[in-house]
Amino acid sequence: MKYDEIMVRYGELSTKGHNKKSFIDRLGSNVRKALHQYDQVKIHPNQDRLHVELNGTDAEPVMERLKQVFGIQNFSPSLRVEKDFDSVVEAAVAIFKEQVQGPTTFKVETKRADHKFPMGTFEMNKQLGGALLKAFPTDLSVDVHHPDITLRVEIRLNGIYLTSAKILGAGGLPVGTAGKGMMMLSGGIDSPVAAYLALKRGVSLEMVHFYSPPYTSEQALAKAKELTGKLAKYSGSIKFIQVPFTEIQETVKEKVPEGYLMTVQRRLMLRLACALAQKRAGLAVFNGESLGQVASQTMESMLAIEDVTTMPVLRPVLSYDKNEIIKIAEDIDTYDLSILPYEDCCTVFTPPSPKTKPNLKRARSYEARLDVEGLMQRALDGIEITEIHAGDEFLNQNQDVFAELL
Ligand SMILES: Nc1ncnc2c1ncn2[C@@H]1O[C@H](COP(=O)(O)OP(=O)(O)OP(=O)(O)O)[C@@H](O)[C@H]1O
Repeated sequence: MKYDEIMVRYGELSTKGHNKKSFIDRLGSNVRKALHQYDQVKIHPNQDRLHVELNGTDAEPVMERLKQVFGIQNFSPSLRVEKDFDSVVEAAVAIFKEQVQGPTTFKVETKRADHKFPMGTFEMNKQLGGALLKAFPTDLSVDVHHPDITLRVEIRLNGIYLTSAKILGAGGLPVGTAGKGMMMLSGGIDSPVAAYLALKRGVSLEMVHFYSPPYTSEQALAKAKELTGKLAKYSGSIKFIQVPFTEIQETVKEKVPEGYLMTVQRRLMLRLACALAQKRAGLAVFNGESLGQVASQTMESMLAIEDVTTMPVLRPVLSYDKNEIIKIAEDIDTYDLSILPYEDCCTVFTPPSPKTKPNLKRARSYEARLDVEGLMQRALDGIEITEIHAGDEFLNQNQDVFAELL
């Protein structure tokens, strides 16, 4: 079927009161970015709907991209016909020919924006319904309560639009409407899922990744970048900030008792993420912690780590079970990358038995043995920022080394 337009319905946007206009503008620009490679496509973000005019572009790939844009509740590919009843019948029959295979129930639902059109909505429902029953005398019957197919007809000023499908969108809020956050992205399973969920609530993210060469490999860094490429599908390009963490980890290892290595390292990571947020207009730090999952993710641990900041530390997967997180990771296509066996900077320096219930005062006093300011300054001086686009690949740039590892 050669569709003319995709009609996009807003999700929670419709309830956002006086913010509605800025939300719709943002969604419009996010859709424009997502569809930028389709030159012919035109986007019209209106008060109640957004219209994607295809102008000859195939609807399928466009709809695949739309499924990844947050703030869309659902959308419908539509046909546009001239404003006469015979054209409407012809298009409706063509749509039904594709969908009716055996006994099928249906109803027609008409909306009329052009009140000069001679047929009312009730009359259109009735006459078009009758014409369809005539065209498919054995298979079709009407069911107004639970039809298999709902044929929606919209009589607008510039033509009549017909659609029979409602495809589920990604939901959530348009990325950018909730402000900016710094996402602590490791190479693991959880933080990419947390990033996805933050983007879904409208947060625009910058990734902060700590790496510790030579203890961690180029592959570990490339993997975190490639994960960012997977997430950029949902937000447009994302800035990836790599923070050198070797000096801090070596110093912490030297000066802090083994049971508190992890707590103190995490305090420094959080300090750095917050410092970056402050410099770069971020409003919060996000991480991939889930309550009780590992030693650093008990409430005692969170208390001892979060002590370093007053900035909100948000944990989108806090209450998720591991298998729920894995399910989302599979759906957003980060899982296979996340399970590649590259050492993360934390695993390298994780003691065999970190304190699951660290004491806040001790954590503070062990940290006080370090030159926190100097260590942080040198780490911040060494950051590198890469702008990563949807689907960018980094791992296969090192394919030879990669092959050796497998
Ligand atoms: N190298 C790193 N760079 C940036 N953030 C990190 C790094 N390591 C850990 N984090 C942050 O700390 C959180 C907890 O990490 P940890 O390794 O304890 O748990 P995890 O459950 O394995 O998380 P993940 O699966 O996201 O790695 C991560 O979700 C991430 O937000």
